[in-house]
Amino acid sequence: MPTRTLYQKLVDSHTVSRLDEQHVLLYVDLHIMNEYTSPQAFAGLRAQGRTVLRPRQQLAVVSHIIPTHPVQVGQRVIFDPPSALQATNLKKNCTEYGIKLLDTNDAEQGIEHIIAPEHGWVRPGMVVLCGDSHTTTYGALGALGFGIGTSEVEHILATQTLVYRLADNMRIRVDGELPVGTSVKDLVLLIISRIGAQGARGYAVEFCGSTIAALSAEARMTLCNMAVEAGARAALIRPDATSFAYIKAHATDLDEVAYAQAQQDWQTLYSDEDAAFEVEHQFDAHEVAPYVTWGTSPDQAIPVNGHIPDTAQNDNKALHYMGLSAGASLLGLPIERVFIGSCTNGRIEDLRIAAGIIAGQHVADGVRAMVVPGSGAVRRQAEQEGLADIFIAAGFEWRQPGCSMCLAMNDDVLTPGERCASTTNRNFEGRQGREGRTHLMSPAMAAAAAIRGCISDVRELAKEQAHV
Ligand SMILES: CC(C)[C@H](C(=O)O)[C@@H](O)C(=O)O
Ligand code: SF4
Repeated sequence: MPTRTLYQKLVDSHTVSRLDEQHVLLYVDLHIMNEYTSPQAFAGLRAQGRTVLRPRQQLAVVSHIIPTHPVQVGQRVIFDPPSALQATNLKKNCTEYGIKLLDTNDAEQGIEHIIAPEHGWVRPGMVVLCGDSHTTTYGALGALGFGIGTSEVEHILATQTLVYRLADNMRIRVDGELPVGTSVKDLVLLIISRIGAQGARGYAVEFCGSTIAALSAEARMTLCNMAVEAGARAALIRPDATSFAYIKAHATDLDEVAYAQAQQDWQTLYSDEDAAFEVEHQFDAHEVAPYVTWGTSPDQAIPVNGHIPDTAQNDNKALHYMGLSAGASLLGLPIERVFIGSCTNGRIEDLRIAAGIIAGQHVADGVRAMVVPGSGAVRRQAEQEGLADIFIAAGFEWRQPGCSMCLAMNDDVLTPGERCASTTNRNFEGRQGREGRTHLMSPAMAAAAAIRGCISDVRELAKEQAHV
């Protein structure tokens, strides 16, 4: 057997047939759908007179267009007619084909990439696909996940397979301990700023090294989630004791025997020692500082105490859009909005970190800050732990789950010119609302910005709090 990377092992174990040098027919263990990218696929299926081959290997979630107003569970209403129609269509399609749906008023509703792992539906060694680019998240548990297009959704519904073009292999090694005040979000922003928004284009990226090994399963999800912002076609982390413990805690259907058996298989999921990677990068965790984006691409990021590089002049459009200039500092830049949430940073660990900074403080005057938990389960847990009370006492809006202002497909939208400290993953022009200005950062940094009313260094804030 030739030596193989983890990625190649996952592809090989799911290859139904080799189509040519570049393509395989790939078997799909789990296919996840949202209301936004699935309707045309069902329409296509019907037009062809086909049906869903494996309904039990499908999961559907209303995530993108749902309002997040703080109403009681069971009383959520989608007022916007086109959005309501998308949700109604999803329900109709799921009912007709017998597909599990987490609908508008389901207690487990939320963002697809938060829900699937938290219910133990994603496991090491699986292929999990979804019509959404952040499906790379699942690599955090040693599953091969990537986004697909609508015609591919249709193909999977009909055949449970995908015609798949193989990716090349990249390895990113990170060693050392993340400095106090920083998190994996800062690390991934640093990596993207160094290798570029196209730096991993065409590659399946495996993350390794002592920093990665020390990350929690949830932090690994943040990392793999954002790898797609460097163009990665997939992101992977070798499953280990941390991943196994996460699955055990979340997969309620696995009894001791099944778990022990599965674990034996999962332990074979790693890159062989001499496996070949076409490209390798190396980073030192000690270099990580709280990172903030200044521009309109996720790779336009700097340490919060740095300056916008002179080379930013080459992207005058971004500078103009953001109302900034080359050489300027971001520290002290006033913000009007704060958004804590998304499939990058809407998990319970993220909310714990933010609440830890916010406790006993208040949102600055003139700032509107909201927390949108990634799922119903995250929301419930945060309420049980008292985190919701901390946010509410500090003046945050405590919302219902969904994608929300990550992409502003509901009514959580920036008004033109508003500047937002956001824990999301994309800062494209208009992403959070027309002419809205997004600064990507960690949950800790967004919390600090909320308290100060401007972009602030959370490490300084922590020092001051310690002296009070
Ligand atoms: C709406 C969906 C297709 C899109 C994606 O693919 O990622 C969205 O989730 C995003 O984050 O931009
Ligand atoms: S939270 Fe944002 S990035 Fe994630 S799926 Fe929703 S819109 Fe896409």
